[in-house]
Amino acid sequence: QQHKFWSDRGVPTFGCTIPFLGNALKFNFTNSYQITMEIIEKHKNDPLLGIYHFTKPNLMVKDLNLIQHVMIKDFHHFSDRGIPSDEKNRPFEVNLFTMCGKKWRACRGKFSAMFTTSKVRKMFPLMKDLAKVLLQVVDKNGEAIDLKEPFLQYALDVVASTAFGMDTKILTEEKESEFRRMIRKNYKMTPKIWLAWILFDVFPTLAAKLRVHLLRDDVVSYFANIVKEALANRKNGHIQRDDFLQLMVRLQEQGSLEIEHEDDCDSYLNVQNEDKKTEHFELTEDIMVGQALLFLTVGNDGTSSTLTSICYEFAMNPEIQEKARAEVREVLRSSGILDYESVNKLHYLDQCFKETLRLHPTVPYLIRNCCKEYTFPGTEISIPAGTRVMIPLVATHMDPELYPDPSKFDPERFAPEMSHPPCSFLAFGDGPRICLAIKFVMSEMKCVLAKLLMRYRFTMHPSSEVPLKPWLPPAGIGASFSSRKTLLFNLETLKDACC
Ligand code: HEM
Repeated sequence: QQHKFWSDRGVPTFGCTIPFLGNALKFNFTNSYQITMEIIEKHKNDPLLGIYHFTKPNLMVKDLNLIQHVMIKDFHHFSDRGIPSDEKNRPFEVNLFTMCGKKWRACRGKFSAMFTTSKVRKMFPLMKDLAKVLLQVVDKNGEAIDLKEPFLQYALDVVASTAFGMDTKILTEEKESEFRRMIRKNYKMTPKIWLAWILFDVFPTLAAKLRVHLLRDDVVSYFANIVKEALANRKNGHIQRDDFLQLMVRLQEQGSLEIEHEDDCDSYLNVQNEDKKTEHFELTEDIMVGQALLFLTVGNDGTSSTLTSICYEFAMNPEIQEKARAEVREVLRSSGILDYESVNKLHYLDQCFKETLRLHPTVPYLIRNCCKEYTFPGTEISIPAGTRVMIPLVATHMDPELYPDPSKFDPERFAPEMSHPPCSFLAFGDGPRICLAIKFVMSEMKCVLAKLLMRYRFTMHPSSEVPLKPWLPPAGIGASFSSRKTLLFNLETLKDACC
């Protein structure tokens, strides 16, 4: 009875479902990239596939046309991710990633002001200064180096300085700083946190009763103190900067955020909105801390993983590395300086990043929550509100019909004359919930890579086990569950090195 949900709807299911556990054993004990690819291989011709996480039914949407409906055309049915966030009891876990419905819409509208072209242009000099520091750190006089950690330190220093005006100096600290230690702790999956996720997912009422937390208390209180102190300094006018923290102070001074329209998700989310068209939503200090925690602790792993992946691809494809270097040289020759404008002229480097993110995306699938009963177009398959939908982007990226010879690293796939259907490239997601920081993160990554390309030639150290499986990222959270050994690079200083 527990596992009849999908057969009742005529949807095939994955593998054998164990009573009570469903497919949970496979999903919790296998690398998530590997399991997603295994599912796709086994169910090549099924546009929709049912999965049971314990007794909870999840749906994997594989067909590109249906993916476009979920992500874009019928977004109002799938506007949140269904990640548990309890504003009253666990406010630090509330952030743009976990927020739902109209509160998310109100915050997304305001927070995106942080990542406009003019804001990122202003941040660029800070990114460039830190890229210079990174170059000093990785200069090992020919010794092999694991680039993942310095890239993560760079990403953390960049976000801390550009968004919060903090000089964290993680790159240059001799000893691991408390800040870095707390970030490390935050990424570590412990049995307690793992159990908490399962409880929230499968038994949300019980989890709420038990007041289970998804983040570690020591990590939360460490970052909450830092952010609260920084906020206090801004509020009393001691420090003024045009950054994310200042934006939050301004928003708080306004008293509340206005939510102007009724949202389709409100009924599902039980938001009382019968008689008012305009509501006010107070941006409390705790919610600001939660948001700050997201920026400080989440996206940076993706940045470090992507930078490591592109260095790996350049090392494995020396002629592509040379072409990217020639472009940087040419742009620098004509612009005379590495600034926001010149970095935006590095179109081939952009193509290389896209191709890297296609082959080594930082997550194997995207998540949406069905907020309102939905019937998939062209089928008779309906799902009720509360059903989790998974979009296996790793499979879309490896689909030979979209990307012929998909395992090959070929940046020409993203040349300007090539067109791609909507939702065929999902490394940053798509639709209204697409990554908020694309402009920021691309500038940051292109800045540091342009500098590295002007000084070094990348090759793999013989101890690195290569080639890698195409769809598995060489670094970051996605790779951390695999048995992969550290990737070591050789950085050979160029004769005409500059930057
Ligand atoms: C290479 C680095 C990064 C990659 C590949 C990446 C990718 C993603 C992806 C796949 C999503 C989910 C999109 C969806 O569900 O459709 C996302 C969401 C998000 N990302 Fe990024 N990200 C990166 C870096 C960052 C950084 C550095 C920040 C912040 C400083 C950031 C902020 C966000 C936010 C706030 C969301 C949630 C947006 C919303 O729900 O409205 N990301 N990102």
